[in-house]
Amino acid sequence: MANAPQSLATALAMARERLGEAGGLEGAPVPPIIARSWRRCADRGLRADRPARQDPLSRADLAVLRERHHTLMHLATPELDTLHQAMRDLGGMVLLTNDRGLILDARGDAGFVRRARRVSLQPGAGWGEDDEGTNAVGTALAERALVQVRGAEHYLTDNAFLICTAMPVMDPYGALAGVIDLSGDTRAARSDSQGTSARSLASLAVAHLEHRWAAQAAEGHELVVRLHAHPGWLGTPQEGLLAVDDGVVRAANPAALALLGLDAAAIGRVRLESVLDGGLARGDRILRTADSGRPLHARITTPGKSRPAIRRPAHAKDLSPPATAPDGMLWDAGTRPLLERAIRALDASIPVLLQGETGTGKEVFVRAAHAACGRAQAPLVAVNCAAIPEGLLESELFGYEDGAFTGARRGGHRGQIRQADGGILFLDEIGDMPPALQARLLRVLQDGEVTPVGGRPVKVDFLLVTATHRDLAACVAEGTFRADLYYRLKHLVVTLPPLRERSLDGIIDALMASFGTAERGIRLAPAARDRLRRHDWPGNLRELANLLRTLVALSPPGTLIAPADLPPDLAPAAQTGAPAPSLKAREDDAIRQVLERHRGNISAAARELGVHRSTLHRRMRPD
Ligand SMILES: Nc1ncnc2c1ncn2[C@@H]1O[C@H](COP(=O)(O)OP(=O)(O)OP(=O)(O)O)[C@@H](O)[C@H]1O
Repeated sequence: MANAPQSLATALAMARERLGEAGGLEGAPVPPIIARSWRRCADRGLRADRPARQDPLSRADLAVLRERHHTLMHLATPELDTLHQAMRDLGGMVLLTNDRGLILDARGDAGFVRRARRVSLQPGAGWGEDDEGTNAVGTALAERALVQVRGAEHYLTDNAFLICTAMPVMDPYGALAGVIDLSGDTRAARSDSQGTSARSLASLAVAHLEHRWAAQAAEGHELVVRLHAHPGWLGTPQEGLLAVDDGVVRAANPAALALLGLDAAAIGRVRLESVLDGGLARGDRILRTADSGRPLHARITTPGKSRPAIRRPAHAKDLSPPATAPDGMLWDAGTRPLLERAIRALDASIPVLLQGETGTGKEVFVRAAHAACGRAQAPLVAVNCAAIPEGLLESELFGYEDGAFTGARRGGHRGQIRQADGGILFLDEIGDMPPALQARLLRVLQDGEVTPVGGRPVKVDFLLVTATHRDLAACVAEGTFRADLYYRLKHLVVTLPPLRERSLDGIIDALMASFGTAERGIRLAPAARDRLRRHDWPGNLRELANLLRTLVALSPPGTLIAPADLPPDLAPAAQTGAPAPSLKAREDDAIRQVLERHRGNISAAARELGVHRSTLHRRMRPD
């Protein structure tokens, strides 16, 4: 006798066959969101019997992809860690994908992870609807909503053993960033309540992540506005959070947009006072939504002014992504093969020595190589040898026992070498390591054990990656660096080229794109590009990335960045005939265009430009 799930599966399969017929899905047990997805798949000509198997990205490509989505991956770590544990207990797994459904990370119950691989539910595989038909990831992206897809609701028959729940993640600028998905086996999902829990878990996790992202984005803005219908929820991840400059909403979590009835396109355009009545003075107060007068509790702070400067100790150059890490192209034809070689070396436990001028991306390189190598799940511990005084560096690296010296921390300190056990120890600026410590490090490498100050030797197993901007061979010749240590470090030497030796155009375009220029219609005038080309970039990628990031952040939507916008200390402007138009002239031009588009409607034009009506009136008066 067919049991209930089988008969449901049969009913679903029959319903899907009727897709092509008029009113084909009427009366079928198919939720509307699934029915819409089936139609999209059928319209694309996707066949249900197509194998779900696909070729995932190579390890190097996956590393590039992960680098590109660095911010998302970094911010999602707490949620992935928590959901990982939950899903392991439930016999399933948690996935993080990018905005196209490419899986960046997948973890959970080992048995299920293996079964999932058979249908390529694994890092580097694409689970958009185009790739895999109706599935939680792809359908959540298409519908921009929480989606659960159970068993035979999957379009491809191969995937019918899955039950998956996915929730899209929005970044604080209103763009779709990716998806968190919880997947399991229908046979293991014991009751309906498991599906309900998965929905709650996924939406809660995403709310936390989006809130954290918005809070990070809000740093340094003039005002941070926290909103909720109930005062007790202010300060929790469920609150709405907006960053405001010059009265315009610059960043917001989806919870804030929902409370104010705004859509994502409002970010960067809408003035908060046009949607929320009651003023934006600091403090706690009740404000009302402009459309319905609904009361909202608000907490308004001015972090941009009052926030104390956050100082990190000089040596705490942590390898978590610099908030500045660009999300775009990281590897081109010049550097990509270097990365691939380094990954292969790490997988073969061969030490890597990175050389390159400051800002060429040595640290970013190490992070990417670690993420793609077999030790990705093991720690990557970074120590900057130039930033720590000699006395401290010794105990920092090698650790010490309780009471080893006056002022030693209670309970001792394991030391970074032991922290890296099983993983990678990244010693940056190794050329600056004092001779006495070079000797101790050499001993650790020879003996495979480390002796903490005042303690006994402990076995360690780590892989050493080093970097320096110095010419180590020359340091050896001068006698400032030990030759025997040098030969232990230089198994694979990777030299990252300075920017002036790389082809700039592709790098500029990729960096600009990673800063969101396409979405905001910001372009670089050919003359400005020309000046960038002629600069010789002593600060390398760091200097270029910082410059472009600042330019893009300061440009209103639709800007054509001109040579006059570039810092005066860059290469001088080419001698062309006509002088570049001034910033004001270009702004006037932009204002004129927007006004024309809105047929002179000042309110509409002011909204699009993100300025107050009075500003626009003022700008329209003759000088
Ligand atoms: N592959 C890359 N693609 C795009 N931007 C990059 C890349 N590598 C580095 N950058 C940019 O340059 C900045 C500096 O990179 P990183 O800190 O890795 O350089 P470094 O060589 O370690 O510098 P230093 O020797 O001064 O410590 C990064 O924060 C990032 O903005």
